[in-house]
Amino acid sequence: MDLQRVTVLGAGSWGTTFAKVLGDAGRDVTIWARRPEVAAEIRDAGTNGAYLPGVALPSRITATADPAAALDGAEVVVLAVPSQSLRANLTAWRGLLPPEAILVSLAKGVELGTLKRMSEVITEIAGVPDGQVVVVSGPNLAKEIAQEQPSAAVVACADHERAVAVQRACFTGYFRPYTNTDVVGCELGGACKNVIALSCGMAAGLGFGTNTMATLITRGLAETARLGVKLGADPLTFAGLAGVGDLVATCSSPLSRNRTFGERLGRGESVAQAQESVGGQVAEGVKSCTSIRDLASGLGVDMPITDAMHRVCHEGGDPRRLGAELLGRDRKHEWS
Ligand SMILES: NC(=O)c1ccc[n+]([C@@H]2O[C@H](COP(=O)([O-])OP(=O)(O)OC[C@H]3O[C@@H](n4cnc5c(N)ncnc54)[C@H](O)[C@@H]3O)[C@@H](O)[C@H]2O)c1
Ligand SMILES: O=P(O)(O)OC[C@H](O)CO
Repeated sequence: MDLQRVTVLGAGSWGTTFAKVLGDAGRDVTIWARRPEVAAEIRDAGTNGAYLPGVALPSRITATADPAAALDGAEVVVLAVPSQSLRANLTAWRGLLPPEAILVSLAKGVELGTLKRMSEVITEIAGVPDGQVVVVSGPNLAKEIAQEQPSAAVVACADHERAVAVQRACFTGYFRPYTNTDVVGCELGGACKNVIALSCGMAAGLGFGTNTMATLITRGLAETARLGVKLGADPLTFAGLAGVGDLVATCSSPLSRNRTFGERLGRGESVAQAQESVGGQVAEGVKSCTSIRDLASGLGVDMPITDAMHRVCHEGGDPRRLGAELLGRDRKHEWS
């Protein structure tokens, strides 16, 4: 399967960066941008200054604000909009999707209300089988990849051949994709790490150091894996790029919007003030802490860090009390 014509729906940080990766891998890419002026800038100047200042996009990339024009003839459709708007966006685009196109999800979140993973939303709205949906996840901070700093990712699909085809389509000298068939594990790893990154940022904002950070990362991974295994994920996925890889990158990097958001809360800012720190961009963990908490509690899975993030982001919880609350829980075995 040689995939040449790719459409990327969403011209934010990661959509534009992944389009660059695809262009550098020799694909013909059309980006759909919500704002016509962003589409015009990408098309005419080869830049997207609002999201990726100073980055030159490959000449194989074009852009439009018209979804029908963007989707015409696409063999691969990459969905690069925020998790909580994916359903509404995809519903609007449903009739325009080429029936055979592989649908690739870049979004890292769990839908509020339905508690569905992004690939579940896509199969439901687009009416396609599981094997037509691919998830790309991993330690992929957009700005670093746009600068062509080396990194790797996972391309997960129930249909191994389609995963291989997408892997080939986005394989460049600076971006190394691996295949996997564990879609559940890859998606949960990506969604949950945003919530754990909020907690690491919060700890940094409170002035805590490396031991606290490592504790949150490790116990965050433990609660993510507990949820994943309950939902049928392969435990090994959490030791891979879409698990610990993405978790460490997001929890450690000042480029992460989720970590930055948490740090501002830790310094005593309100949720509204912290939102300003990420501008118009999305810190997915702020909403996903609620949907993941609801998903876990429905399954009887204990996720104390996620619970705590929900309390701070949505119930007026005080970050300064979190350490005592988390450490003061009942004593237990490390793996129970
Ligand atoms: N930025 C990264 O480093 C990175 C890396 C890996 C994965 N992701 C994930 O990819 C997804 C997209 O992230 P991003 O960084 O491109 O986000 P972003 O906020 O930079 O851009 C989102 C894009 O979606 C568009 N959009 C369309 N409908 C929208 C709506 N109703 N509300 C808001 N925006 C709408 C926006 O115009 C914008 O072009 C997220 O789930 C994120 O977690 C991001
Ligand atoms: O900026 P964040 O916090 O959305 O994180 C970006 C990516 O998901 C890291 O892989």
